Parts: sequence; structure tokens; C-alpha cells
Amino acid sequence: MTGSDGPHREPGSDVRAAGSASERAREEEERAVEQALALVGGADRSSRSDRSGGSGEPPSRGGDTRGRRGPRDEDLDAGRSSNTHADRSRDPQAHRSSDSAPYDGRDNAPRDGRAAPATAPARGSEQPPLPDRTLPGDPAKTSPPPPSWDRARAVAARAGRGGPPTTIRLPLDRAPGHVLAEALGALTDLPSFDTSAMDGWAVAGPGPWAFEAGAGLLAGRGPAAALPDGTAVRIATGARVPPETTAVIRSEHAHVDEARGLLHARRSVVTGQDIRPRGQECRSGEHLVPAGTVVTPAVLGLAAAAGYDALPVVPRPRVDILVLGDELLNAGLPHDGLIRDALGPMLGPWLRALGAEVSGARRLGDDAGALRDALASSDADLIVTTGGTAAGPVDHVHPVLDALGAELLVDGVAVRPGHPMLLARLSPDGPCLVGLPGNPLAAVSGLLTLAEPLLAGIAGRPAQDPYRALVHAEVHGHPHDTRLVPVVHRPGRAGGRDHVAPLRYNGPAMLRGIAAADGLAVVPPGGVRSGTEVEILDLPWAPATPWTEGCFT
Ligand SMILES: Nc1nc2c(c(=O)[nH]1)N[C@H]1C(S)=C(S)[C@@H](COP(=O)(O)OP(=O)(O)OC[C@H]3O[C@@H](n4cnc5c(N)ncnc54)[C@H](O)[C@@H]3O)O[C@H]1N2
Ligand code: MOO
Repeated sequence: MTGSDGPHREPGSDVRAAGSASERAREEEERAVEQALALVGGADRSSRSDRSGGSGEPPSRGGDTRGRRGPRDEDLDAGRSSNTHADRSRDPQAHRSSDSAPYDGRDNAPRDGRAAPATAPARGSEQPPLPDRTLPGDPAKTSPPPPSWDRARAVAARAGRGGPPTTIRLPLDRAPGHVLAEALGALTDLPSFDTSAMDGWAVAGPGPWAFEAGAGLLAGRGPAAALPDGTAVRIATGARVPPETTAVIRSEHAHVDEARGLLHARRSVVTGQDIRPRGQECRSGEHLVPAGTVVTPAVLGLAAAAGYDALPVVPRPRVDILVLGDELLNAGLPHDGLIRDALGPMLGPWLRALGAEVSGARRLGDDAGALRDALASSDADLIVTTGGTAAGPVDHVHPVLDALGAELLVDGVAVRPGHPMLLARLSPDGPCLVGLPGNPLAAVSGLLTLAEPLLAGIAGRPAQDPYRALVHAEVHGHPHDTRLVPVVHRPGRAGGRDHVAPLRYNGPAMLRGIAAADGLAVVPPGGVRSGTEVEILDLPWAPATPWTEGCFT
């Protein structure tokens, strides 16, 4: 399949440097600009940098939901509180809370030195930040640009850190995957006694050594008597070394003269050899692992060795998943315009891999009332919804959040795919909601942009730090927004450096690329050239399988 971008090419779905790279880059940019303009309702090239809907067309999300509401509008009206978008449009400060200030629209300037989009509010302007929805037909009211990808992640992480810290003690077998609430100090010296590192002989003083027949000293036994100078005793790996022992001689390095009852060393003996002295690894009380560490199998083993029966951990964040969309099927083949739900099966395991405790995904269809009831009755720390984030006739997420008086902390992000993603707090002490767009790769983008740092914040673990890796292909960028592109790590060959290769099938509705990937490249606006470094977000599982080779890159 080399030479083809796949059966259905979506805007922004390229990643390869083709033969006519500059031509393709130009076409891509054109397409991306068209898409960006379409999303803000503008078609006039002259207003291409005006992402605020200044053309007079309503932007994608109007503050007035009349005329495009789904079922049970009256319910939504009944539940509408004073903390609605409309109110916030009059008082932009009403968005703010002390620990999770939403994006103020002022830090979205491209980082590559190009001019900022014309919609970025001028510093010091008299104009207050505008609300995130615009009344249709009111050209004076415009939306601020969405926050940058970095900014959105920072807001999500801070929102997660907002709650009071909670600590529970869990027995070791229930602790894996949790985050340590406290640092672990050693409860004992390790090793806790002088230990033989080998099966052989404990000897005292210079040889040859007189020895007694028998099994000698075994692991798990009590203290042995001191070893007299010039004598040896058989010893097993892990057994306590008797006092006055000079060294341990491995059995293969010893010659036993049974007739004379003497042990000879086949090579020179160094004092202390093959003895693990008490406290070699740590002393009691010594700091072993910091708070915030994920309890991996290795941490669990260390904790057990150091004397722990239970660990102080942060409870796993509880997550409810609500899958929206009447068009979704649970089983079988797509038919009659219906498609399989790709997100329900994917999100539970993915969120668990991010440390969450997840109730099964609930399918709610496109029913605003059911969504409102599910949000109002959830006792989770985080609710993840899929679909319904945009402004279609049955996209209920925004109106329902309005009706519940939720505070929108992030309403759209300058990232592709996934730009309609959102983060809200349902009430001041209530759960957060991450609204993932319905397009499957856009949902993955929202998961890693908002849910991952939020969950890390709730669980007390540092959010994943993107690192940089060399990329061996030109990766086109969106003109204004960050792109997240599935990549696979490749070892450097013939002295070349390790690098990442971008994968095809990276359109917003596609999962083929991400299914083959082991990371996502964070491609800045404007793109990156082959041979440069790009930020990488790892996926929380093993590297890609060999079948990606050749077929997807
Ligand atoms: N006027 C505008 N329309 C759209 C915009 C926009 O800015 N203005 N943004 C587009 C983008 S980009 C995305 S992404 C989507 C986001 O839409 P929603 O979050 O409202 O999602 P839906 O409309 O419900 O679904 C979008 C797409 O994804 C399919 N889908 C939904 N759920 C699933 C699932 N669980 N498994 C598989 N596929 C799913 C759904 O059938 C649609 O094809 O909005 C664009 N429109
Ligand atoms: O381009 Mo949308 O943001 O598919 O995700």
C-alpha cells in the first residue's frame, strides 16, 4: 500500500513527504485553511486569519440553542441556572475559579514567530474576553481563540489537582496501578543480615580450611555460631553468614579434599567476596520511592522486600463513560447508516491504563434528558462523554452543561484532530466532565489532551512529559493548531539515530494509524521538516507490533 494514503483521505490525514512535497504541502495547507474557515463559518479568504467569526457568519457554537435543540428542550430550560453561557457572556469573570482558571484566550500565539491570528485579543484592549459562544447573526459578539494544546493540558492538570488529597491503605495485592500518597521509607535494612550471595563455603582466615561434613548453613535459618579461624562451613545462597566469616568461596572455585578433611581455594580469595553485607541496598528509614510514584510490579516487590504489608495510596479516580449517538451499534456489521461504537470498547481499557477505576461504558443515544440525568446522578470523579460536542441538531453536551450550570474550563482546543473537546466542572465541588468529540481519533486526542493530565492531577501523579525524538519524514502542520499524529519508534540502523516515523490513516475518523502506533507526535503549527525533533506523547502500553513495518509508514 505504499504510495497511497489509504482508501479515504480526510483533511489533515497526510503525514508523508511525497515526491512533490512542496506542492502537497501547499495543497494541504490550503485544505487545512479551508477546514479552519469552515469551522468558524467563514468562507472569505480575506478573513482567513479571523477565527472569531468576524465575517458575520455565526461560529460553530451559538449561544442561542433555540431552533437546533434535540428532545426535551423544556427539561433543559427548567434546569437552567444563573451560571449559563449567556450570563457568563455578560460577566466574563464568572468563568473563573481560584484553582482552575479557564483559558482567557490570550496565549494562543503561534510559537514559530509568525504573526498571531488576528482574533487574539490585543493586550490591554478595553474589550473583555468574549464568551465562547456567539449569538447567531450578531457579528459584534465573537469567541476567543481556543487555548493552545499546552495550555489546555495545563488547565486540565490544575483542575485535577483541585480536590483535597485523600489517602487509603491497600494491601499489596490491591495496590498495583495506584499512586503512592506518601514516600516509602525502608522498614528494615536490606539485606537485613549479612548474606551469602553464592552456594559454596563460608571461610574464616587464610586457607586451607578444615571443614565438617553435612549440609551446612541454609537460607531461612537462625543465626549460626561464629566461624573459628582456619575453618569452613558449607553455605547456601541467601543463608546468614556466620560471624567472623572472611569470604564465601563458590563451590565451583573450591577443591574438597575429603581424605584430609581440608578445603582448598582454586583461585585467590578476596576478603568479603560473595557476601552481601547487611544494609548494602538500604538502611532502615532510608527513602526508597517518592510520593507520586505509580505502584508498578517492581515497586510492589521493593515494598514487600522492605517490610510493607499495605501501601498508602491515592484512591483511583472513578470514571463514568457515557457514549452518545443514536447511530451506534453494539455488535454486528454496520448497516442502514448505523455504525459500530468504536469508543465504548476502547475507552474503558484506555482509562484503566491511565490509572482510573472505570464503570462500564453506558450508551445514552442522542437523548438530552438522559444525558442530563446521567450527569446529575453520577458519583464519579470524572465523567467522560463521547460525541455531541459540536453544534449539530442532536449535539447535546453544551446545552446540557448550560442547563446544569456547569463551569466550562476548556471549550475547544487548538489541536487537530479533536478541536471541539471540552472540559467542565459540573459544580464547585462536583465532578469534572471531559467531552470527547465523536470522531474516534479526535476522541483519542481529547483523552490524551484533557483526560490524561486531569486524571494524573486527581491521582497525584505527574502528567506525562512529552519528550523529543527525531522524525524521519516531513510532517505537515495545521496553519494555526497543533496536530497529534500517530507515530512508531524505530531503532537507528547503520549508525543512524533512533527516530519516529509518522503513520498513515491518521484522519479524525480513523483508528488504523493509532492502532499501529506507540506514540503521538505533537506537531506544532506549520509542521516539522524531516530530520528535526518533535515532541512525543507515549501511549500507555507496549511498542507497536512488527506488522506495522512497511505497511503503515
Ligand atoms: N458545524 C460544525 N460541524 C462540526 C465541527 C465544527 O466545528 N462545526 N467539528 C467537526 C469535528 S472536527 C468533529 S471532531 C465533530 C465532533 O462532533 P461531535 O463531538 O458532536 O460528535 P458526533 O457528531 O456525535 O460524531 C462525529 C462523528 O463521529 C462518529 N461517532 C460518534 N460516536 C462514535 C463512536 N462511539 N464510535 C464510532 N464513531 C462515532 C459519528 O457517527 C460521526 O460520524 O464534529 C464535526 N462537525
Ligand atoms: O477534526 Mo475533528 O477535531 O475530527 O476532531
